[in-house]
Amino acid sequence: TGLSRPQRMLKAVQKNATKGDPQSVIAAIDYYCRHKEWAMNVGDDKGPILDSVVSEVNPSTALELGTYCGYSTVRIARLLSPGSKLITVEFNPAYAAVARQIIAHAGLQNKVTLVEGGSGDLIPKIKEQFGITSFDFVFLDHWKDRYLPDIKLLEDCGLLKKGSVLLADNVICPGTPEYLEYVRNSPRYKSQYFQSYLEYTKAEDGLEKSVFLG
Ligand SMILES: O=C(NCCO)c1cc(-c2ccc(F)cc2)cc(O)c1O
Ligand SMILES: [Mg+2]
Repeated sequence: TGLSRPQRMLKAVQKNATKGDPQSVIAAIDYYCRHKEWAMNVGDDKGPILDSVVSEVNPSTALELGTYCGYSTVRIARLLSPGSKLITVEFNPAYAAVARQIIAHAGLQNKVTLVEGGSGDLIPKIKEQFGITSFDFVFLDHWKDRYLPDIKLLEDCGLLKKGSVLLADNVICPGTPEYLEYVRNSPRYKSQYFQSYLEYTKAEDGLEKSVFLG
């Protein structure tokens, strides 16, 4: 059956994007996924909302759950100040292998640590393994039924502090109903919905920004 969809996306990046130029990597992926074959990147409708939240937070420590091919990893890492770190977690080794190469093509490998494994297993180990006390910013884009258990885990592991910002993809499509109900009704979060579109389509989707109140 030849190359996988992520591998075909990687080839498009290697062919069309300039090494060390994150914007050209983003543009190459968006062009490929809009005109050749769809893929589940946060994309160029929701991407600018992600950019604006990352720029506003300007995190020293950031966590991404669900790397996939590294598109949002590149979007986030390109905006980080010198010395800031992004940890990105991916369960699927085939996705992780492609993501490493796309992140490297963008020249952002020194700002990004890609960890392979399940978020539920890795989150409790982050403090000891990376010497991180808390995250300023968390982007949730992995299995939709893991959003809620994983933020509860982040809370319990003391990895969130007053002002930590969570940004969740796909809260409408595919949807994360339990997560939304929790962050919108918990006194520990201040939540805000940013309406947009499912990547490369006209279907509704959006991002939910939730500030941890401590
Ligand atoms: O599952 C997802 N992510 C975790 C992967 O390890 C995911 C799925 C979709 C999507 C898929 C199929 C469809 F029909 C509609 C949406 C979109 C996304 O942005 C996503 O992040
Ligand atoms: Mg997504």
